[in-house]
Amino acid sequence: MTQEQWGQVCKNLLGSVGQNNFTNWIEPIEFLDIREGVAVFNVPTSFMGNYVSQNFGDLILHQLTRAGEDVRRLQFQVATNNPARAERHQAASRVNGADMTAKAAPTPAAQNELLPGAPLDARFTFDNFVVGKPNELAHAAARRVAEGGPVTFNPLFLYGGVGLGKTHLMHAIAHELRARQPDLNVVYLSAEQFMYRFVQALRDRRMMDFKQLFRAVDVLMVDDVQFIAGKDSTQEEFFHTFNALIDANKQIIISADRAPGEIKDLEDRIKSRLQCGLVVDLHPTDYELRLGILQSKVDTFRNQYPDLVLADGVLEFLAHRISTNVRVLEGALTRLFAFASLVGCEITLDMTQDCLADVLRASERKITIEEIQRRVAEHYNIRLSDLVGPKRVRSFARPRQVAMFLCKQLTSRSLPEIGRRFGGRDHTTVMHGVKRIDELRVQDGQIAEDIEMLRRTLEA
Ligand SMILES: Nc1ncnc2c1ncn2[C@@H]1O[C@H](COP(=O)(O)OP(=O)(O)OP(=O)(O)O)[C@@H](O)[C@H]1O
Repeated sequence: MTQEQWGQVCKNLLGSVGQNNFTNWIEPIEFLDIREGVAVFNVPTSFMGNYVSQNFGDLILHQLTRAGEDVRRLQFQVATNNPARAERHQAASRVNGADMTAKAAPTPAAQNELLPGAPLDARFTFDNFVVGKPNELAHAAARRVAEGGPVTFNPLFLYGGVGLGKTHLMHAIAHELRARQPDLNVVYLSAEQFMYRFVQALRDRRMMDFKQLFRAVDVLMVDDVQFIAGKDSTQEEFFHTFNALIDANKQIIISADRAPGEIKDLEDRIKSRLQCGLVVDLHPTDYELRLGILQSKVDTFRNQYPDLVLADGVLEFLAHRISTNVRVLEGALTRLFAFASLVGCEITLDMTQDCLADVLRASERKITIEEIQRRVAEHYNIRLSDLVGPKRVRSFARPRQVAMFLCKQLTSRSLPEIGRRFGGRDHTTVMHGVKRIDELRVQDGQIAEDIEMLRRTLEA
């Protein structure tokens, strides 16, 4: 394959991975040759080789095969020093439009190993983010931060359960900032990558470079920060980086799977610093949001599969039955479309049930005690700790009984187990609470209405 033909393959790759990934990861690799079914590339560092191989390997292989090459494997070898390559790698180190290596001026060796940010997913934009009640606050806060301007919420802390759109929103902020202010040095990475780089810097005795690199950013985004819980020295370094950036009035955006105060094994001083900006959560999706997401996905699939027929009621069925997380929902739809186009059939309700039998089984709704407690506390506007705590004032005791009642009705947990989860109460207390609410339901219209509404949202 000639360099020209490789250039054509690159054009196709650009279409699949998006401009950002392309600039950061594909452009810096140098195509050398195809020898006996192995495509060989020069890469500036082994880290980059591993990353490209893991994340884009299949795509590259696919595109090479499409171009008519007989390739079975890719091989990435670290290039020996040459100025052209060094230049390419400089380009790779330019994250989101800003040249971090130049700003921080670390040693050449540091440039090789400390690639500052992880690539952004081109699909995770604000345009592709469907807004509904459960995520409207998080979306609005993300939008505000993405508009740039004076730093208002610092840090912005986004949290929520698995697959609810935290990473999507963070990438959307980064895309938007980059589009609005190309010179801004925006760095997005996971807490795990932060730790990885920290450990590597320690091992290579390059802590000064590490500190300089991280203190030279304008906007730092750290995803899944709960990962550093229990990792003492990483926490310590994170704390220093965090403080230095906040003091310099630089924007920080953090995500986690739970609220700062609820992350176990995270130092108190970090918890309290994480809470000093704006903390917003992404609630579990409701039916309407899931339907909206499915509809927007179908719109994008339409370009790919223009002839596919989708029967009425399929999306509603999926939105109703798959309520675990958006990732599973999207995966289900992708599978449906792929299957229907391969087999050449319409997407009907029967076909959906067959094709997704395993996903539907796994998504069977299991309401948990924690979910009930959280919803009830929200509904009555009291803290979760008061709902399960010892205080017996009516404003806590009644919601507590409502929650116990719903636990009994909607889960298969025993009375002693429910008692344990309500601050270690005895099963007779639970029994009394359940009985009391059963009586009140008949006498008190408001309680009956509360229960009905809570049950509906929990079962949605
Ligand atoms: N409101 C939404 N609109 C459109 N797509 C969404 C929405 N919420 C989530 N998604 C999609 O669902 C998938 C999972 O989202 P994402 O990776 O952002 O979740 P997460 O909260 O970061 O999960 P995790 O805790 O596993 O890291 C992504 O493909 C994302 O685009």
